[in-house]
Amino acid sequence: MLCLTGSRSLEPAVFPFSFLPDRFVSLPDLDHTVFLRRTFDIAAKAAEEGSHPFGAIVVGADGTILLEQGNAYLPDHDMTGHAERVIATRASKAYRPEELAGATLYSSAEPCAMCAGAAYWAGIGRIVYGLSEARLKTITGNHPENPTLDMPCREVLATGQRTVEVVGPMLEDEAAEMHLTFWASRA
Ligand SMILES: Nc1nc2[nH]cnc2c(=O)[nH]1
Repeated sequence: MLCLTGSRSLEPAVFPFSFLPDRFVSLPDLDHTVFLRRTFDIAAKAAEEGSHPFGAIVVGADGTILLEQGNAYLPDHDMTGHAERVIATRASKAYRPEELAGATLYSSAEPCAMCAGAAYWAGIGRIVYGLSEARLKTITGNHPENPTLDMPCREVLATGQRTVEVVGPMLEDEAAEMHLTFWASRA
């Protein structure tokens, strides 16, 4: 058993990746389109409230929506308030690693390098996204509120030491619609 110098011993659950190898984590067969469309609704609400049009949800292995999050640019003009980064932090605090290994992060747009990293560190097993970063970049250009990175999340995740399954782009034209109007009006 591993012990710290204090009185608290570390149970294996603290080290999920050492006892939950990829081959033991099976991800559920879910209807991605239903959950992605939910992220589009969340994204639209975030934009109505003055933030940016991005939304994310975390869905558990049994198909239950565990968390929802819109982009959190407002109220503080937080440029790191991406929906996926915030929800990954929340998920990591609220759920056990075993639960998150079987969970799916749905996002209206492809997670940027920061958000892919956050999902990785939270231990989320799968990412499903709508709009690709490459296409988002063609819409936002070098907008000061969204100078899109254009780094495929698969490339970020490929540098990690455990597998995160990635599905996307999916429903991409639908996902692009709100960005076309939003960023044009924000020019
Ligand atoms: N994927 C993604 N890109 C963003 N760019 C600015 N905000 C966001 C966000 O919440 N999600």
